[in-house]
Amino acid sequence: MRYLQELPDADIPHTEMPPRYHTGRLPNSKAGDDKPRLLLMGQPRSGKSSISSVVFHKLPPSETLYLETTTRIKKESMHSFMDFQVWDLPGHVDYFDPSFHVDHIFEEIGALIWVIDAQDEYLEAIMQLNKTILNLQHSYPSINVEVFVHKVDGLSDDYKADTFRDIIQRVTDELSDHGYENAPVSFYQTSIYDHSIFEAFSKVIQKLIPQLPTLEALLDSLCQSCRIEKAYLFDIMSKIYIAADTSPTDGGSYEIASDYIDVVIDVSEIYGWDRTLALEVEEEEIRGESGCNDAESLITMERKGNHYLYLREINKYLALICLMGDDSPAEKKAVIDYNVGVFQTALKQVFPRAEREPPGHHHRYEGVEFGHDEPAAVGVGR
Ligand SMILES: Nc1nc2c(ncn2[C@@H]2O[C@H](COP(=O)(O)OP(=O)(O)OP(=O)(O)O)[C@@H](O)[C@H]2O)c(=O)[nH]1
Repeated sequence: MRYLQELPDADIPHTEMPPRYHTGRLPNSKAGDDKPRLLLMGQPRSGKSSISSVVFHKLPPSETLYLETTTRIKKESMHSFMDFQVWDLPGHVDYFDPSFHVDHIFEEIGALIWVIDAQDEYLEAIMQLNKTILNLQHSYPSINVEVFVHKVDGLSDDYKADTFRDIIQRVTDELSDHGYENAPVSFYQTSIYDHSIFEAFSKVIQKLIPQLPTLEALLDSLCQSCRIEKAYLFDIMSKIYIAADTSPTDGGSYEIASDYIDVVIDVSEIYGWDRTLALEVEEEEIRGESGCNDAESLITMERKGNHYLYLREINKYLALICLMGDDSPAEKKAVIDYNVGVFQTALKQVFPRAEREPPGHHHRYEGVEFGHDEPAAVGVGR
């Protein structure tokens, strides 16, 4: 952790460190099944099933018009950089009815996503949301409540901003009237017709990744050493980004990066190869040695508008996308390649796939050093 903490002897830990990487086990998780659970709740027709179909099944948004009303809890398991479950709860059930086993639903969850239809009358939805928060606050205080002010695509900019403000105000006022100040509630404006739903989901998931600060620090260092404007670490299949560097964004960069992921997915559908075969080989190897196998890597440099884009597949699930400004032209690619390699090595130490590890096998994070712009520092000539 040398460059992160500047401890003189942090390179080689004196004692064996317990594993610090994410096991998926959350503070309120009792089963310890390594699968953080996200609940989708809200009024009937607010858009819950549409959100999970678009984000996790790549359903074209216009086809959600034909989705049927959910009548039972729909559970989806996602297998990706970390395994998690998404539960879509029918909107018409009162979950705090005494006949209902609330523990069964709430005891394992990491985040509750409450969907409010911004195109509809929302007072009832806010009342239900607040009732739920107040009911949960005693038994499960560590649940993050994430409010998606949804379907904002149909609203004018002014009306959208007013509605958003009004909903935040009403929720927080009502909670503080009940003596609950500073409730852990966050708000997002979302729509399935643009990138906003993916961006909001990314932020929800990031809160469940304990190593996020380390990932951000690594990305910050990478950006600094290669003069990258913005770097994202993407989960390729879901287009969720699990971390980004901490520099302020101009809003459009997520969109550019995620469009680029679409291109990669399309191209790999045509030219890609079956990863399941590779998986078996990889698991064999993991039994014998450490770490995940290197992924097939794709490196590319392309001019798009004002930016150069750089993409590299980091492992089977994750890709790094960097947006570069004008002062980091394509000739610097060798330095960037080198540093991204360093980043990849560091990531393996911080974020191995925990469930693939043989028991008792601990990774140690031993510190990494990025190369700098001067060719001498990284041993590459011009
Ligand atoms: N304009 C717009 N419509 C949306 C959006 N998201 C969902 N919808 C529409 O909202 C309607 C209801 O969506 P569902 O996903 O079935 O709603 P639900 O919350 O799962 O409903 P229940 O299953 O009854 O609880 C569908 O016709 C969707 O096409 C959005 O972002 N914008």
